Amino acid sequence: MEQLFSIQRQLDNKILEEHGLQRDEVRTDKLLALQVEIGELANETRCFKYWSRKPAADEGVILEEYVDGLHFILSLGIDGGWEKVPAQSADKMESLTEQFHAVYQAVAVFYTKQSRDSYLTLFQTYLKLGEMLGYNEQDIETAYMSKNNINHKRQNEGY
Ligand SMILES: O=c1ccn([C@H]2C[C@H](O)[C@@H](COP(=O)(O)O)O2)c(=O)[nH]1
Repeated sequence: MEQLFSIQRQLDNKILEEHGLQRDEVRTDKLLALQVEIGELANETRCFKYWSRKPAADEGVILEEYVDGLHFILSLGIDGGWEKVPAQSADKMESLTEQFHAVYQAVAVFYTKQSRDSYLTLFQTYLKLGEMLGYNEQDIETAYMSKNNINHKRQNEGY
């Protein structure tokens, strides 16, 4: 997981440079971007759609949404200088829906008080969500690398 921070830093720096921005001025946008990605992820799992019989999206689609959120979480860690994250994950809630609420709660706490502690809670709650979705660390790293390459390409193509 730790090497992902340096890979993320390279992508962030490229994006900032492309768009003529400084790391500090995009923090609040980045936090909103994370909230949006978490919503997109929840939407693909359909875990809260008690009114619908339609099944969840394919695993690959869900995993791609998951690693979009991970990009922003890694990036927030770089912003704060918290690039060493203990591997353990947070408590597991009793359902996916509850776990999504726990992640949103962790984002809200982090928004109000951006500290190493609140960052670790956010990171670990998000890792637990990944575990509950059925992904192991290898799945996540592979999917992260693949999306990271796409993000680089998009910047090169003037996204
Ligand atoms: O500073 C940034 C801004 C964006 N992204 C990545 C994270 C997501 O993978 C992707 C989101 O882009 P959309 O596909 O939602 O446009 O961009 C970063 O890694 N760092």
